[in-house]
Amino acid sequence: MPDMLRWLTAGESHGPALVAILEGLPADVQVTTADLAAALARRRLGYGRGARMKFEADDVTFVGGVRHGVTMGGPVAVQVGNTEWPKWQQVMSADPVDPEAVEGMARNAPLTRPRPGHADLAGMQKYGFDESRPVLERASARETAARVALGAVAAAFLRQAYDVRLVSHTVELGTVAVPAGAPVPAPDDVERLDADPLRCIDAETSQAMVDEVDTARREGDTLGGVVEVVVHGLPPGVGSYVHGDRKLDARLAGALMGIQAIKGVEVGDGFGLARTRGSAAQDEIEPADGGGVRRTSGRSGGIEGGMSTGGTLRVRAAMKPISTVPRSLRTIDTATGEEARAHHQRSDVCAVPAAGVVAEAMTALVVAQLALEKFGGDSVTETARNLRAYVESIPRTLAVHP
Ligand SMILES: Cc1cc2nc3c(=O)[nH]c(=O)nc-3n(C[C@H](O)[C@H](O)[C@H](O)COP(=O)(O)O)c2cc1C
Ligand SMILES: C=C(O[C@@H]1CC(C(=O)O)=C[C@@H](OP(=O)(O)O)[C@H]1O)C(=O)O
Repeated sequence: MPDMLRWLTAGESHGPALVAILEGLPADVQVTTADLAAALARRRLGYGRGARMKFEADDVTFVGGVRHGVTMGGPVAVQVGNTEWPKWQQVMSADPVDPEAVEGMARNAPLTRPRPGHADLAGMQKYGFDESRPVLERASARETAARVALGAVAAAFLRQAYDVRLVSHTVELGTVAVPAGAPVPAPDDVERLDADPLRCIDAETSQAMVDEVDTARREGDTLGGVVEVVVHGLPPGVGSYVHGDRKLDARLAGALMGIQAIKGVEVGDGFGLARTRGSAAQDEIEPADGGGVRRTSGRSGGIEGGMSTGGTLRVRAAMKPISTVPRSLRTIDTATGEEARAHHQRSDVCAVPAAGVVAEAMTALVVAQLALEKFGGDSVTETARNLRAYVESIPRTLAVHP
C-alpha cells in the first residue's frame, strides 16, 4: 500500500531554488506563505551558525495546491528561492556555460580535497565524479529548508484537524546538558524557546551552551548535540504493531536519521531504559479519576508496540559535530593522490538549534502521514470527524487521561 502522505524535495545548495512537494494532504488546511516564512525563519535561528545564514534569505512561494490560504487537496508544491543565486548563476547553471565565462573563477575551481564527515568522497566514488561539487550541492543541509517548509504545512494540518501540537528544543550541546528532571516543554513554550539563543528550556543551561559554542569557535572547532521533539495531543493507536515498517517509532527513526548529521534516535527514555530493570522501565497503568486509564510515568515517550499511547510523544535525535572543521582535517587531493587538508571556506560552528526545527518538521510529516492512515478523509472536517468518532468509540474504561 503506498503511503497516503508522501513528500519529495529537489534542488541544490547553490542552485536557483529548492522545491518540495507534499502529496496526499486533505483540502481545507489553512496555510499561508507567511506561515512558511515564519517556519523557515526559525530554522535560521541559533547561536553558532555561520556567515551564510546572515546574508542569505529564504524566498518562499507556493506554486501549487493552495488557493486563497487553503489547501485544495492536490499536491502542495513549494519553492524556496536562494537569494544568493546571482553569484552562482554560472557555476550552477543548468545549461552548458561558455568555459571562458567561468575560467579562473574561484567558485568554479574543482573541489578535489574531499572533506571527512561529508558525502564528498563516497559520492565521488559512487557516481564517478572527479570533484565533489556535484555531491555536496545536494548533500548539503540547505535542503532541510525545503523539508521545513513542508513540515509547516503538516503541522498546520495536525493542529487544525486533530489539535495536535509540536515543540522542539535543544537538550544537549557538546558536553552541556539540560538537568535531569527539567520540564517537558508545552506548546506555550514555543515562543520562549525560539527566543533563546540555543532553543533551550533552561536559562542557566543555555548560558553554559553559549560558552561552549564560544570556546569551540575560539579553538577552531565545531559542536554537535541532542534535540528533542515533543508532540502533544496525539490520540492512541496511531502507527501499527503488525509490521515493522509501519511502526510509528520506526517511521520517526527513519525520518530523523534522514536529516543531515543525525547519528542516533532515541524514543522516550530509550538508551537510559536499557540500563534499568524492567520493573522500573515501563509506564504502569492505573484507573483515572472519573473512569478511564492513566499512566504513572512517560518513559516510553508515548509509543508502545509501534503505536501512540495517547500520552505525550517524545523523541530525541543526536547530531554529530559539524564536519567542516575550521582547523581543517586531513584528506587527500584526488587529482594527485597526495596528502592534503580538506576544503574549508565558512561553516557553522554548531547547527543544533536548527536541527531541532528540522526534526520537528520531519516529526510533523511522519505523524501526519500515520494519522491520515488511521483517520483518512479528504478534508480537514472529514478527518476531524473520523478522529472524533474513533475517540468516542473507545470504551469509557479504556479512555486515556494523559
Ligand atoms: C541544519 C544543519 C546545518 C548544517 N550545517 C553544516 C555546515 O555549515 N557545515 C558542515 O560541514 N556541515 C553542516 N551540516 C551537516 C552536514 O550537512 C552533514 O554532516 C553532511 O551532509 C554529511 O552527512 P552525514 O553527517 O549525515 O553523514 C549541517 C546539518 C544540519 C542539519
Ligand atoms: C545553507 C544552509 O546550510 C549550509 C549547510 C551546509 C552543509 O554542509 O550541510 C554547509 C553550509 O553551507 P556553505 O558550505 O555553502 O556555507 C551551511 O550554510 C542552510 O541551512 O540554509
